[in-house]
Amino acid sequence: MQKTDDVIRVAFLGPPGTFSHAAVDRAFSEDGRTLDYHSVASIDDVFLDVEAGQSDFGVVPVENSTEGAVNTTLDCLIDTSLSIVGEVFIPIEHNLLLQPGADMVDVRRIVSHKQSLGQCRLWLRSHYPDIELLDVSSNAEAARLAAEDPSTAAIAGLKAAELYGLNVVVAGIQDRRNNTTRFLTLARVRNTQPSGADKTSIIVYAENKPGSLFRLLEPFDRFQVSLTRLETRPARDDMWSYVFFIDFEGHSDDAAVKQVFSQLTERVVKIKNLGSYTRASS
Ligand SMILES: O=C(O)C(=O)C[C@]1(C(=O)O)C=C[C@@H](O)C=C1
Repeated sequence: MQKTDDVIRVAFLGPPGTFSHAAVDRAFSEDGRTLDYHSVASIDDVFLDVEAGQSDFGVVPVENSTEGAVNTTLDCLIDTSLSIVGEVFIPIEHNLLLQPGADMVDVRRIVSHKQSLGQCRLWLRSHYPDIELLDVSSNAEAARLAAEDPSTAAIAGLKAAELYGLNVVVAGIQDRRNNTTRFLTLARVRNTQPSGADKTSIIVYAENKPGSLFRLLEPFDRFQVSLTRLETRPARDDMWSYVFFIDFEGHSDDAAVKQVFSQLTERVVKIKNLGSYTRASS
């Protein structure tokens, strides 16, 4: 597609038909510019593609209401130079999919993204306790594989069933009815304009000593800034040290948020500001 100002290129975990693909549509539904979809093979590749300037934006899953954090995304956020410029919530409904004419009694394996297998764990254990489960790069990739092999069933969304010509054998097999994934939009340029209903994401590197988590959370209480999420990941360069992913309400230009930042700077080893963006409703 020709590159003009009215066309934006957006990278996402492909192939077409993933929930990430649906998240791109939702994230840019009011943008007005034409989307040039750029499907890539992994979440790491979404980051690389935008960092290299191949795409203007990237959309990645970051947390799921059933399975929790998407660790690959958190690890990429530690290293990236990109900023978070938006978020969207997508309801995730999983289906068991099979080639038309194929029979479930002949199925030898069920394939999907490991997040999706996790979101259907109880259903799989009660319906197919002995079947081979194989995790692949995305659930649209799982649908593509099932379309090539009658002994493979896929777990994926309706869009993937439609795109790869599969039948829905069982619908709605996720363990929790309100299964929802939160996706982030990434860009090379930071959002600077507060919308009035914003969220900010930071990564904090704290010292591994008594009271350090208390000390880093105390300013949020003092300046009445509401946390929406706190997640921990191992710091890769120091065994048994941790980094904290903190999301909170407000924009980094807000007075209360500035006060939190100035307190935190004195209390922690390092803060990485990932960006402020308009809060989405779940
Ligand atoms: O495989 C997909 O459809 C994806 O977009 C990946 C992904 C994820 O990594 O969380 C996205 C949403 C669902 O939670 C399951 C899988």
